[in-house]
Amino acid sequence: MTLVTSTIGYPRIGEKREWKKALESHWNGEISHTELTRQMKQLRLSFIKKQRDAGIDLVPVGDFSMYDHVLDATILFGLEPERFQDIPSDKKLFAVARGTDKLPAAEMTKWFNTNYHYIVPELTDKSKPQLQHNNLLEWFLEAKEELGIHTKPVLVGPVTLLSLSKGEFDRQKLLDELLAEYGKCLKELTDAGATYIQLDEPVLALDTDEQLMNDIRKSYTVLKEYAPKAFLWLQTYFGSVSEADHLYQLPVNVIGLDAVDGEQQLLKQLKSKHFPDDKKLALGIINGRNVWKSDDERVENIIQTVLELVDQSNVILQPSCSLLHVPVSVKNESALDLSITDKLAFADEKLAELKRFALFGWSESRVNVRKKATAPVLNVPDSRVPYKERVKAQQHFNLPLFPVTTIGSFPQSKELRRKRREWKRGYLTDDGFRGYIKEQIEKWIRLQEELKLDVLVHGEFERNDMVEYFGEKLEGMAFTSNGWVQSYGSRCVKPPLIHDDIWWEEPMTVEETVFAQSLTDKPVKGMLTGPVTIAKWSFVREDCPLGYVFNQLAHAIRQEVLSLEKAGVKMIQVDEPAIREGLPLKKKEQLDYIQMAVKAFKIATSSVQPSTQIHTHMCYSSFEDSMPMISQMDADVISIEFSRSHGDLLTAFSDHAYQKGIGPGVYDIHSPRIPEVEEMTAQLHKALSVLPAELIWVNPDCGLKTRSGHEVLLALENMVLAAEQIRSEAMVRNR
Ligand code: MET
Ligand SMILES: [Zn+2]
Repeated sequence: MTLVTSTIGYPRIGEKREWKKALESHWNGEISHTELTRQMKQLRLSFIKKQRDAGIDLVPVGDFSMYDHVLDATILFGLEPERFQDIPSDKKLFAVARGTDKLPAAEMTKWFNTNYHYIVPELTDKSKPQLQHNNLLEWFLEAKEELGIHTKPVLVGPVTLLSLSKGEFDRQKLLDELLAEYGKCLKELTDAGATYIQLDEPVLALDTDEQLMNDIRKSYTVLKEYAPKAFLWLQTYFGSVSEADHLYQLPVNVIGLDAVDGEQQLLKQLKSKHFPDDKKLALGIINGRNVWKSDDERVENIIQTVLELVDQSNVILQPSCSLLHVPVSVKNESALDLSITDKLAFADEKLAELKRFALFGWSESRVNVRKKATAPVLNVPDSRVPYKERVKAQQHFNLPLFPVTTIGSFPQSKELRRKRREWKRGYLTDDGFRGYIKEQIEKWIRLQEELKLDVLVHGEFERNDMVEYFGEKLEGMAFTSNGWVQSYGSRCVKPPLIHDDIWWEEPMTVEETVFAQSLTDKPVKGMLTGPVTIAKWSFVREDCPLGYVFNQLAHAIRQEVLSLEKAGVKMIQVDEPAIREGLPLKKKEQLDYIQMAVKAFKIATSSVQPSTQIHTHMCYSSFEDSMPMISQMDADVISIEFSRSHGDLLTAFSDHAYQKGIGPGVYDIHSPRIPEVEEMTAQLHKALSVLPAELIWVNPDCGLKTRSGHEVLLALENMVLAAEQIRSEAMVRNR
């Protein structure tokens, strides 16, 4: 017996990142738009064919994009920001996504809790949806004509599109207008022979309120009227739907639900309320966002349970979400240890798994259930003596009011990157590379002293990336050669794999830090990446709870913290830039996460003496809602992105009366512009309006590795001037 199989989306970057290369050579002017279009079409068709060859019954079109599928939908309905409306249609997509010499690009942001970034639609009261050239129709016909494959058109759903938009607009009015245009689009598709049409509504995995459910109800009722022949497929992912049974009454033919993230909730719902006999259930059974083979036992159990509740002819098997979030194929990982590749399933391997599960006969081929991890149960301190006592014990630093420091990294010059490449390829010896790094450290320690910074850093020159560096040194983590995943536009990232128990083997940062400290009397901060950030920016194992992974990493970082302390390093910064982005989408799941994350940070940092100062750093998110978590982490000092994020953080400081050292970033490091002294004193005045002077540190928003040496020196010079000015103002006040 066989179940029908489907995919929600497939990676667009290609096995060898052909997609990225095509785009970038077009942007560089090496290939024309016509040539780009030709190459894109080839890729698009090859992905459809590959999926069909793998035995997938319902293969999507519309998941492929030249940039971002949310932007595609925005443009399909003529909703790009007004400033782009006169740009010719063949240039529009990239103009909105990347900006032009005159027009700033549209904003982008993370797609739910993934690391994929979409272009944020900007709507106003003047926005008027109007169906443009129907690409979706073109792709549907193209697949039929060129490959003889009847595909399933896929589009971001109307409610999700509006919910992800920013700007002031009349939501109900716009929804009504948008539905009419969606209706036209769907009708053109069914007129051309399309049957299933998938509309993605991942907003349903967030905390949903009545308004949102009403919008969903209205949308799908109306869409069915506009396009009566369409087999509507309402697709959700990234978690359970709080009231799945509300969807049962909609006039849709398929409901696609995530059976990985939110598995328990889904099974409970299916047991408590009969799934309608006139609909199909697309069961997202294989994890579309992680890289491991499925646990056969788990998948089989779910399928079995579901088949007891839903008629077999109504069950479709698919991944839990688009495969966009995983690399393409394990086939290209010959450098990895077999014991690791054995456990991996990227997009192509997931297609094969899907087919295998759909064919029933199962159990013979059961994949060995991997060994389960045990969380270390070592009894280690996870809290320190009270902050007040630590402050006393830390007087030895003799810091001035408003101490000035940086976040850790200094510019990574072309020469540095070249040396690192040569070293990795074996053209430069270990000693040669180490010697070069030491020269850089020495140079920048001198520069920091000349600039009169109060707390120095070694500069992180030895690190290419703040997670990779530690991942390479810790046991239990591995790196792929081709495991690329799209992050935004043509930019791809290659997250490490946490494939086994994590162990600290030997000091990872002591040599560089101690060397830097030996060159100066000022304190040098040791720099580590925190456990939560390492986990969040990697693919984590699935055969144990996330909390175990956090704990194992925390123990490893703890050992590094202790080695630094033992070697005489008295200030240690444990960066957690990703801590906020790991927060679950649903409120009720957030508390658990916060507890886990805080605990991991505390395990990593609480074993030191009261006289050792623990710093942390956060960026990349807005932290208005995170003050309680930040205080629980109990770091002596936090540096936090502030200059880009607006007044709200101020309210958060004052509401929570933050009572430990804090350095709200005084300038944005993403821009090459040199900040004026006045801008930075203004930032400091803002901070002073809600925080006592004794707590405030002066630092940039984030690390400086992407800036040029020249920019950094000028910016820091001004930053020190700003601090001096604020200090003298404080002295006048105290007189
Ligand atoms: N210490 C790191 C740096 O300065 C922190 C970066 S946060 C993304 O680069
Ligand atoms: Zn940062």
